[in-house]
Amino acid sequence: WELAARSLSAQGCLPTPPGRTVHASHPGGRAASPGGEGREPRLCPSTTANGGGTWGLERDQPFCGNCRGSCLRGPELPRPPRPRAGLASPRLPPIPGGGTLRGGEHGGGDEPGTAPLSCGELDRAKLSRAVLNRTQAGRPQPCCAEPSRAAPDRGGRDWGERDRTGQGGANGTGPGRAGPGAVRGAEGGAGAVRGAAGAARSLPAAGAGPCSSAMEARAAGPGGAGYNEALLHKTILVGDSGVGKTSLLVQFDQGKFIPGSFSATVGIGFTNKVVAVDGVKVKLQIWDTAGQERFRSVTHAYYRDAQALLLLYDITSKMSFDNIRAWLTEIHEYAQKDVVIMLLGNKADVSSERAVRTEDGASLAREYGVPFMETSAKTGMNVELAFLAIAKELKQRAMQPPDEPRFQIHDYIESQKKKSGCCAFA
Ligand SMILES: Nc1nc2c(ncn2[C@@H]2O[C@H](COP(=O)(O)OP(=O)(O)OP(=O)(O)O)[C@@H](O)[C@H]2O)c(=O)[nH]1
Repeated sequence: WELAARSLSAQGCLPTPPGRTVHASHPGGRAASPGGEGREPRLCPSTTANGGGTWGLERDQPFCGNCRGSCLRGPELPRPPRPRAGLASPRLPPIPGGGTLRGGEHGGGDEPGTAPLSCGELDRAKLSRAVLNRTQAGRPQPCCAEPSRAAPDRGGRDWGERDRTGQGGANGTGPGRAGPGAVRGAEGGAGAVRGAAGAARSLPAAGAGPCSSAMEARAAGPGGAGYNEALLHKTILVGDSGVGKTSLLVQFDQGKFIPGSFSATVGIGFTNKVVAVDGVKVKLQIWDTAGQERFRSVTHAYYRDAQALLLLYDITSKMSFDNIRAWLTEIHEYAQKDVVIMLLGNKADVSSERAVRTEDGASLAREYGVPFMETSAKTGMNVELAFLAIAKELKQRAMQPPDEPRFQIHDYIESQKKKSGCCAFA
């Protein structure tokens, strides 16, 4: 008993004046614990002036009748949250532009060099992201089969949703209809996304296995790495709704074209793709944006962090081509100064409905000093070339010694077009 008393005293369980003994009959005090019955109970530090408490021994262990022993054991530490199966980490996905979407808000600065999230992380994180959260667009697509094994090299897929009410073809939703200021003021970011609630479904592109890119990244080298983390580049697809941004990405990622009725992208989604450039693995994180004007303020946030931008128009839609100037104005306003821009005239396979001549596309590109080519997400024409040229340019920027001659993306594209004999369209 004496030993226990000394130990309790040392732990500060005796707030009463030294030497004062508080008995079980102390006003407000409770009876000592059964084990301490008959012993000398004393006040516990958590006892209030008009409260009371006792401590004693219970089964030879110090016991405090007031606070049930916490005064003897020290303060209760909050329990660490129990990790839930399948969740590698509670991190949220970084968004380009230096923020993390939490509950619809853009957070502070993006961590430089933040490791890409695993599919499992994305699966959870996307529930917290404003774009998807606020649309209430249905359940996120299942991702990796083994989500809990996070690896920094893992790709991921965090597709946006598709609006069932989407209109077919390029429909004049380009930025030409309202200046960027008007868009910013009127659309109201995530609020605009909320307007799409309930009218969305998952992107059908998951047919080839939802994480093929992630698997590719893992397979890219021993330990799943295989690419230099410094060579992770963010590329964004922009352009009017219906010009074929999603189709182009699906063609590049999965090598297929999904025909059928068009449903517009809601919000934004991305996929990772590791490509080999001169024997070096470069990872492209490609963001597919919604072309509809109501999502414009959401997608603006993603421009800032992009190293490359593929700007698409539809060769069968004059309006989508006319809107390119306004798109370029927006890009110059929101994107980094040295962002790599490439102009693509998509749907080149539909020559019977052509509304924009190849020369017009080329001359507009010349005017803005950006590379240009016509593509077809349907046939795959120039799709890989477009992304590879971007990857090559970005890799050269990241790795090329300053004394070596600069990589010329225009020349590269022209030479590759000639090599592949693809010039029927471009
Ligand atoms: N023939 C042909 N059709 C295409 C091509 N690319 C896309 N399409 C069709 O055009 C429609 C719109 O394509 P999407 O890829 O959904 O367009 P988007 O630019 O992603 O549209 P938003 O998500 O609204 O921004 C779909 O019906 C596609 O099948 C192409 O190269 N050739």
